[in-house]
Amino acid sequence: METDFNERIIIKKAPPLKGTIRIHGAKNAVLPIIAASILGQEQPSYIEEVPDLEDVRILRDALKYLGAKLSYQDDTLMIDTSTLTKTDPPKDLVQKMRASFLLMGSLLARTGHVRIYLPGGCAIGARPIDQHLKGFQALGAEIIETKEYIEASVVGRLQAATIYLDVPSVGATENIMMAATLAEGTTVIENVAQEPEIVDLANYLNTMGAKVKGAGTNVIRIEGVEKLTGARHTVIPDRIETGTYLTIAAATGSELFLQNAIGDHLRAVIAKLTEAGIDISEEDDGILVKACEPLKPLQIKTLPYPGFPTDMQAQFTALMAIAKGTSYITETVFENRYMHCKQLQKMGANISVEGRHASIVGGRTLQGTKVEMTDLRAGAAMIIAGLVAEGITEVTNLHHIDRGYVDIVGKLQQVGADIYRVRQPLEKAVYRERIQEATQRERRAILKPTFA
Ligand SMILES: CC(=O)N[C@H]1[C@@H](OP(=O)(O)OP(=O)(O)OC[C@H]2O[C@@H](n3ccc(=O)[nH]c3=O)[C@H](O)[C@@H]2O)O[C@H](CO)[C@@H](O)[C@@H]1O
Ligand SMILES: C=C(OP(=O)(O)O)C(=O)O
Repeated sequence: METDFNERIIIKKAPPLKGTIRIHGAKNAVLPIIAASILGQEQPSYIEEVPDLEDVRILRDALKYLGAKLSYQDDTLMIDTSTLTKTDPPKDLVQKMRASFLLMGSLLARTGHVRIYLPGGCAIGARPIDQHLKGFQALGAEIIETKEYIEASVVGRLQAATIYLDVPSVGATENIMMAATLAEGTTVIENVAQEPEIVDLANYLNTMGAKVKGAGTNVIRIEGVEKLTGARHTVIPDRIETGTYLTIAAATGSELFLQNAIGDHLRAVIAKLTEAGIDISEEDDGILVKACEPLKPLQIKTLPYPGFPTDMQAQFTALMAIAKGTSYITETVFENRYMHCKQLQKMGANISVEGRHASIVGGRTLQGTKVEMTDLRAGAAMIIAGLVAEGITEVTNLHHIDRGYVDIVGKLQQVGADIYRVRQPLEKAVYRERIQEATQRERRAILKPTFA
């Protein structure tokens, strides 16, 4: 179901939340995996734990257009790419999201040709694609670049090369890794990204018959093979969804169990929350977070993995707005990732941004008002702020949050939050009435926590 642009999320200050939230499969792992399925010439792939997200639907539609057969049931996506007929993903789909560009490596390697429009997505920075193109050229592709699209072709197979990435780009690492699986010879990619999503992609590729070694370190070696086939794979849990709920628990003084969450993928985030005074324990099947201490201020610098993830910066900005004392954030990955600060300021947060640096004088009481989601993680920050603000917060531009969180409103309702998704803007008095009614109804429905 597509986002309705008239929809709003209405949030009332949350009581301490309690219960279990199930973490879905990772958006940033499943998108490259769906793109990689194109490499399988025979047998369908069965991808398990596929989240029902807008970005996933867009990529599924792109694959359908290219001639693949897909079906989706109970979080398992079947993709049969043996029937592929086209190599030019449609402009409107590609321009809706960044990860669509990951179709380039797999289409080029599988068919010897691709024509792809420049990708869209969140406006968090210029997001060049020079490292992707450098990699494809090194593998022997002829590249034509226009203002609108890129066309790449190769006669016969791609040829292995040694490629040094100037920045450890997640997307470039994935795109080049996919292309190199079918190249002739052994490709070495140096200074690669080391995110868990890279390891998940390498595991899927290896199950398809590829020979990828070193994923998770800063050098990846790929011995090219002649053919890959579809495979079964389970996507890793979403570490950013997990981090977001950890932050929500910290902000609202809550006790939550995040089922499926993997602490090892979140070392930097857990370290910072612990430093802020939050109690986090890692269990076999998830993470238990208990927040009761007053929050301490933090210093955060976003970095490529295993550093603090840029995708958690906005949520922590909201958290630091209520921690007593002054916090400092340096955003080193994307040059335009402070758009949420203006929205938080509207709610009374004391934040100053200068270039890559933000300082947050915390301890203010936030006030609910009308704010918008300016990008995906900014959307999560608005929800966090709304859950701690006095009064009612109304959030618009929900298409951003639908890209990356499965039913965030429903999951929060289940643990006791007063949060609703409504279609039309409502008069203030009507909001109050409806929220009051819904609060009583929802309170009766709060799930019993599954831990003592
Ligand atoms: C779908 C997906 O997985 N998205 C994630 C991925 O995005 P994405 O793969 O787009 O991010 P990159 O790792 O490529 O970008 C990191 C930095 O490298 C720069 N760069 C990148 C490519 C290039 O050719 N040249 C270049 O200069 C970018 O402008 C940015 O400053 O990693 C980001 C960084 O962790 C996350 O925020 C995104 O959630
Ligand atoms: C920036 C993000 O995603 P994308 O790269 O898909 O825009 C994100 O997940 O926070």
